[in-house]
Amino acid sequence: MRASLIQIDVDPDESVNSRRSRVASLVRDQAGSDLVVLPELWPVGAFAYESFGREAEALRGPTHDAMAAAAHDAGVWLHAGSIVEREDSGTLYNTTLFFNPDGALTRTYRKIHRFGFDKGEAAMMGAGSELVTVPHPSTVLGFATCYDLRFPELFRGLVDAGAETLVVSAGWPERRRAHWTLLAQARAVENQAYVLACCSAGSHAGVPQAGHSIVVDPWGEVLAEAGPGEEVLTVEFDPSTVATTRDRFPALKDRVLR
Ligand SMILES: O=C(O)CCC(=O)C(=O)O
Repeated sequence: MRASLIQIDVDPDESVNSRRSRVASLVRDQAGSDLVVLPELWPVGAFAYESFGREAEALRGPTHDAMAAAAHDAGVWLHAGSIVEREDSGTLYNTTLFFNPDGALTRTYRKIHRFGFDKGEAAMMGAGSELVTVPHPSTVLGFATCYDLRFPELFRGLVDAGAETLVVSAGWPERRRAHWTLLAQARAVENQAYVLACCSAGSHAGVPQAGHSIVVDPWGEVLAEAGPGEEVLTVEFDPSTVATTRDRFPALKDRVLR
């Protein structure tokens, strides 16, 4: 299975519309990949709180339309990071869009753990409540967004629901990059699953982004890691390694507390 993580530089000097077109073209370039993954809130910037209200979109808004067309043209499964979704009631959510190779929106995931304590996203957005796993022809995907990475029970819930490949979309800050790498490896080791963790690059709203998107195998080995800037991180991996790892070292079967 080939996965391509597109580590987008979310530059505040680039308009949201031109970033959408640029990212659509980067997705089209990934034809032949089995899965393409984008970062959290790449249209607006994960920390650009003052723009959330202005740039909020309906589920089937401009980012949906651009990504649906790009997934279709490239013929790829696309985890399109997340958007600021405005629901009919007016509530905002940090929502992942997932497309099949026909360009159809097949699943969404609303971020469960909102970041900011009593400020920022935590104050401005509603919380998701549903764990999301998605069948892919080669594996079962489980979704998480950024701050979710700190909550192991979410990932264990995804594994209990059948996930073998954990996809994390993020706008993680550079100043806590060590946590990003450590937690991505921990989630892979403890769940004996692949972790595909795609972060943004650049700096917006005064918050430099970590970059360093990372792919970790079920034994905790880092298969690929990006640098700090915009890049496409492409990795080939064998999803059947999840079953062999769980079979040969059956720690998940020894769980006592559930
Ligand atoms: O947990 C962290 O250190 C970063 C989380 C974050 O930036 C987010 O969820 O947007």
